[in-house]
Parts: sequence; C-alpha cells; structure tokens
Amino acid sequence: FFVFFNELERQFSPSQWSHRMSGDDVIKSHVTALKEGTQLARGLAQTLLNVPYGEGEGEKLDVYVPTTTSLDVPLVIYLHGGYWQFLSKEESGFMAVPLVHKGVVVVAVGYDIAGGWFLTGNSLGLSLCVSLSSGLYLCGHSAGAHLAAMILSTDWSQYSVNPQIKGAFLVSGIYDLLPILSTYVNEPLKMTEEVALRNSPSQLVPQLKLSSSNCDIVVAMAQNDSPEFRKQSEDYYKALESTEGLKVTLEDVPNTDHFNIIEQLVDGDYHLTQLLLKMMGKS
Ligand SMILES: N[C@@H](CC(=O)c1ccccc1NC=O)C(=O)O
Repeated sequence: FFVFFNELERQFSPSQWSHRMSGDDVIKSHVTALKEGTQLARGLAQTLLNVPYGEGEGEKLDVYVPTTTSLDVPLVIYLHGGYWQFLSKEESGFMAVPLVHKGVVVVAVGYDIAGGWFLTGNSLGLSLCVSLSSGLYLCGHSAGAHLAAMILSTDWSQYSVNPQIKGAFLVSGIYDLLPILSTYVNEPLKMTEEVALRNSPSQLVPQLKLSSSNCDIVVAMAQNDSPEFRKQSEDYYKALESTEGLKVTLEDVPNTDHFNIIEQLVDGDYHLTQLLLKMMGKS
C-alpha cells in the first residue's frame, strides 16, 4: 500500500531515514534483531518473565538476572520504543546480553498503549521491587526515551517513594509532543493539545531538576535520525544542560540510524554499551 506523508510526517517516520535499507525492511530487520537478541538473553540469564506491575493486561515485566553473585548489583529498566503502539517486552531483553555478564540486572517493561501514559504512576511498584539493587538506571528508546524522561520528571513525593535514579540513557527520543499532534502518529493516540503539553518532558525541566538532581543523563541521537528527531534531542539536551547541578551529555552516535542505534546494545563492544557500563561502574 502507499501512503502520502507531508514533510512533518516524514520527519516523524524514522524508517524513512535509514541509509541501510528501505523503510519496510528496516522495521522488519529491527523487530527480528530485537527478538533474536531477547531470545539470546533468555538463554544466558536467569529470568523472571511476565511479572505484573499494574492492572493492565500488558503491564508486565521481564527480569533478567545475572548468574554471577555480587553485592554490587545495578539494575537497568528498559523502556521500548514504537510510538507507544508497537513492540513489546518480547523484543526488549536484548540489551541484557552484555549486561548480565557484568553482573547487572535488566528489567524489560511491557506497557499498554494507554497504560504508557500512566507508567510514571505504576512505576511506583517497580521502584519498590528494585529497592535492593545498588543503583537504579533507566534506558529508553524513541517513545521509550520519552517515557524515561517523564519518569525523571515525576514528582515522587505524591507517591511516597523516592526511587533515586542514578542514571538515564535517553536514546533517539521524543521530548516535545506538540509537533506530532497533527501527524499520523496521533491517529491512534488521539492526544489533545493539553495532554501533549502535560506529557512533554520539554515542559517539565524544572520538575526534573527537583526530582532527578543527582542523575547522570545521556541524551543520545543517531547520525541518521531525521533532522526533527535530532533537533528534539539537541533542544532537550540544551534545556537540561542549562540546568545547574545536572550531569548531562549529548551523544551523536556515528554510523547509526533510529533503529541500529539501539539494536547494537546487544553487543558488549558497542560505544553506548560501554558508556552505560562505565556509568554503572561496571566497565
Ligand atoms: N511509522 C514509523 C514506525 C515506527 O517507528 C516503528 C514501527 C515498528 C516498530 C518500531 C518502530 N519505531 C521505533 O522503535 C516509522 O516510519 O518508522
């Protein structure tokens, strides 16, 4: 089938910007790579699959536990991408492959399309279940980076918890939802302008400063992300950077597109894997 996109819609169609393959092929290959990586991780780690954390059918976690024993066990929560509509935790365990070897626990979060909006509230249970780890880290890709940024921007006092997130990897994320309102992305979401504003991390930087003042934040974007996606990362980075007390870095990852920038976390030698391990003191 054939769909006409205007320029703004093209900017928000990551598959149209890959230099490696056609749009359809890059998405197929993305799903395959993530699924294979997740299967590999399930063979390597001890797993706790389908742990419920909320009321919704899709609100379940997969936990990848290292087989090594150590007192220093950081925990990474991974939030998958796919415009809050596609992908699931069944494709989200791949990054555990190199991390479990280094004694890191990985939690892949499943979420419902509508549930995504309430994830910050529900991650209350999540933060309680990880309170025994030596440090909590977030990693999100695309729409998942948006969710991770929202978690960093949450006023936790309302939930009587203090998750103390030590670091966050925000990979090819969306931080300002206003421009997607008029695009195909919003067709299933049906966000109003009010909802888009309330859920835009770009509007919540003062709250992030209050809630996540000691957090190490890496804003990563792909060399071949669309100009609009790259601008979203650059603008969010600049907004965070001008905030005193935060440790924020912008990573422009060479030779990557919107998809392989995250797929390659299955590889221990990949630049972003190394950075994440370093952030956790595990390199
Ligand atoms: N229409 C979007 C679709 C998309 O972003 C996507 C589709 C399936 C699985 C993942 C996706 N995006 C990011 O993870 C695109 O053009 O790439």
